[in-house]
Amino acid sequence: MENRRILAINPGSTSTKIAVYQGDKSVFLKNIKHSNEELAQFNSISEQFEFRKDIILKELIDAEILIDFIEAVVGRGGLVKPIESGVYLVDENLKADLRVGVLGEHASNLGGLIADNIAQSLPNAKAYIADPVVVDEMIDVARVSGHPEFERISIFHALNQKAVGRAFASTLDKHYEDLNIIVAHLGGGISVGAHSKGRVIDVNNALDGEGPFSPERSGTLPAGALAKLCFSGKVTLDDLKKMIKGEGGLVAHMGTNDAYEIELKAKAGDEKAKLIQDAMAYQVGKSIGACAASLKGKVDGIILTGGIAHNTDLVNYVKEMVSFIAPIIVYPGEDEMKALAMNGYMVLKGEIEPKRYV
Ligand SMILES: Nc1ncnc2c1ncn2[C@@H]1O[C@H](COP(=O)(O)OP(=O)(O)O)[C@@H](O)[C@H]1O
Ligand SMILES: CCCC(=O)OP(=O)(O)O
Repeated sequence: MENRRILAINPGSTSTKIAVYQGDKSVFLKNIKHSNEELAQFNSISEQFEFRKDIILKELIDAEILIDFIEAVVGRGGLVKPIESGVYLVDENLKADLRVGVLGEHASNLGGLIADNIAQSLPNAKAYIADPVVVDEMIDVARVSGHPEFERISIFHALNQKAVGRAFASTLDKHYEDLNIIVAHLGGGISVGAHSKGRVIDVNNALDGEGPFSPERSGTLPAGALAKLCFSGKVTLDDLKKMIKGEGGLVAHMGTNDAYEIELKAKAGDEKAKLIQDAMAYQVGKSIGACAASLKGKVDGIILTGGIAHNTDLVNYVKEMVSFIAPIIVYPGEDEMKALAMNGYMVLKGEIEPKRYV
């Protein structure tokens, strides 16, 4: 059983990550970063399909990884209809909705599609997605916004938020389902979720103008000023979409989606870089406070994770704001690759039955 091979594929907004596992052991891991200039040559996420797939195959060839024996290709799943947490077989229904991007455009729409394309070329492999970004466990009261025209929806880093939640629970010898935790995933997008006994009862829509701003997203904007801009004649709908996703946040303020570059600038005394980095941290801290209220103050731990959790200045800023709530645990980077691979491994071992997307 230990020889069974799994390929995990994770297209993010600023990176493509690949991992190969043999049983539960990682035998290859690669994180390919994409600058905003590099991605700007594509007009849509679907246009990035060949680019990202070719990068994955080239990396595997360069590393002399023989993919013929892979039995499960697990991709990070995208913006299909809201679904429950779990592993889903990539079938025609799922592919059709990944191509359309029912809830919008995001690199993760390519996860299942590239996984399927690669699996089809292999003698003995099937493709899956696991805990896609549309996992929806929000309580009803959290769905109501201030106008019936706008329902709040759950789009977030479900895979990593749940994976680090489980990892934290195991350090306490507890089950994830026994705890109340807050997870802030700080990546190309930022999501802050309130996990109540294993269910994410509230979380900001990390993709579409809610919550903290992030390396490439605006987060919540003042609605009145935004409405005024829409009708000013100065911008098109496409411009506005880009201001919210792709060219918002650090890209808008500082011209880069690389939070590490801003960290170095801030350390070197660049005052604007420091202000913008602090502002991002401040907004994360406020969202964590809001989640604490959602959990009625009963919080077992606050987890900071994602690439930006490597930044100790930003982490310390958040800690100063919210350490009065609960202990803070930092998991820099993410457990997504392992989580994808282990979901595939559990399917191969017959421990879980993949769900069908309806
Ligand atoms: N060691 C590090 N120190 C500071 N920032 C980092 C580090 N590694 C990655 N980052 C930042 O994290 C962000 C990407 O996070 P990641 O979780 O990999 O994003 P995604 O998967 O959404 O593309 C980038 O802005 C990057 O600059
Ligand atoms: C679509 C929500 C998840 C998200 O924002 O992922 P990235 O940080 O990889 O863009």
